[in-house]
Order: sequence, then structure tokens, then C-alpha cells
Amino acid sequence: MKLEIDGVHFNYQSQSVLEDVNFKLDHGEVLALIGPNGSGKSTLLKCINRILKPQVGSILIDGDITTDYHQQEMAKCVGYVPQEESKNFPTSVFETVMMGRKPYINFKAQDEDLEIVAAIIDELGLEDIAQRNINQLSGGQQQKVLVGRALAQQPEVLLLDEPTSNLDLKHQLEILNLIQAQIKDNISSVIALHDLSLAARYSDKIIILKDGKIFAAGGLEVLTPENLEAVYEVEVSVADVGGRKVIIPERPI
Ligand SMILES: Nc1ncnc2c1ncn2[C@@H]1O[C@H](COP(=O)(O)OP(=O)(O)OP(=O)(O)O)[C@@H](O)[C@H]1O
Repeated sequence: MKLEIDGVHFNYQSQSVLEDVNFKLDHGEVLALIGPNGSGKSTLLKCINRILKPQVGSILIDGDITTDYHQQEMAKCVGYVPQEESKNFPTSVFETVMMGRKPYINFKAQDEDLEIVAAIIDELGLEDIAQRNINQLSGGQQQKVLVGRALAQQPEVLLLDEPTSNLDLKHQLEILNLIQAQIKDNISSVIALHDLSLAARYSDKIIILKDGKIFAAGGLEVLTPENLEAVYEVEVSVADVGGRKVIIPERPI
């Protein structure tokens, strides 16, 4: 079992944000974390990445509790793409993706590091802007660069917080296809997503969070109108389009 979340509770001061969150994710699996604004998705990703420390419960990777990991070990193991970065240093696209190699570099980058970064830049279609300052890129381009940085870490667990929120339709599919291709058999991924149809299309497992608690968990079968209406307070239709689940919001309840 690659990633295990065991009885996690988290609160900001007196506000309880996560309550008794439990799940397991195997090698090669993608878990979509869905739920309304404020339901605790980003907080859970930050707890997994040790940015936040749960007051109760543990997070285990391959059976080892992550609080025992050294910082560098953690950086090799867990890649994280935040919803947004508050302030970007004026580095180039290439340098930013190279930052993902930092946990592997002792003194200076080796040929292998350069090859890995070049391959990711190529796969993400960022060659033409590789030398551009990331602060001068569009939101969607920046989001791609941050995904590239996380992939350069070659993590075992890849956490993505709304990785497609700034992307147009083509780039949404491009980035999720790329992530799916990278997952292969040795990476487990947790992706917070607002787009429920994309969640249905790209995940093996789904967790619906409501007020910091798991409201429903399982495979695509949890995406029922009843569950979604109870959580989002919107009437929804769930359609089958060419064998894919598509979630259509109808009207507020
Ligand atoms: N730094 C903070 N200090 C205090 N409360 C916070 C902080 N960050 C988040 N919260 C609160 O924790 C709760 C969960 O927030 P979180 O960002 O995890 O939700 P989310 O499901 O990711 O939301 P969204 O879909 O809007 O991104 C919210 O009530 C939020 O106001």
C-alpha cells in the first residue's frame, strides 16, 4: 500500500477542518478529492505533504510514518503542486523545473538531472518558453511549469491542488493525460478537482469531502445525483456520454 491516511484530524485554532479522514491508495492509483469550497481538500493535501501537521492521526507511505522522514527524503517521495504560489521568484521556466531535482543534487546538476528536466519540458510543450521568466507567463503556463517541477522530483506520491483551474479545455486534457501517463505503476496521486466530469474521467477512486469529513468514498459509483446534491446543494444530472460519466449541474436546491 503506497499511501495510507489513518484517522487524520486537523484544526486551525478552534476551527475543526478535517475529522477522522481515512483512506488507502495503492501504487498506480489516482484519487480525486472533490467537495465544495472550504470542505478541506487543500488542507488534506497540505497534511499529506507535511506543510501542516495533523493534531491526530498519521500519514504513511509504504508503511512508514512520514513524520519520521528527513526533509530531503520527503522531497524525493512527495511532489506537490499548490493551487497557486503566492510569489514566484524571477526564475526561468527551465530553472523552476530544475528546482524539482534539488533533493537529488549534492553540489551541481548532473547530466541525468538535465536530461530529466529537458524531457519534462518537452512533454509539457514548454520548449519555446524555457528561458522565459515565470512571472511573465500566463496563469495556465505557470500552472504547467509547477506541474513540471513536481514531476522532476520523480515522486512516489504526487499531490495536485486544482492543477487545471487556470487551463483552457485543450490544456486541461493535455495536463491530465500527461499526469495519467506519468502515474504508471509506481506513483500514487491525489488530485483535488472541482470539475466532476474530469474527476470521473481521470481517477480510479473518489473521495467526496463535506465539512472536513468523508461523505462518500469508492469508485465512480459514488458520483450519484443523491450524493452530489447532498454535498453541493445543487440539483445534478449524471449522464453517460460514450461510456464516460458526465456531471451536469442543473439548478441550486
Ligand atoms: N491558514 C488558514 N487559517 C485558518 N483557516 C483556514 C486557513 N486555510 C484554510 N482555512 C479554512 O479551512 C477550511 C478548509 O479550507 P480548504 O482550503 O482546505 O478547503 P478547500 O476544500 O480546499 O476549498 P476550495 O475548494 O475553496 O479550494 C475553510 O473553512 C478555510 O476557511
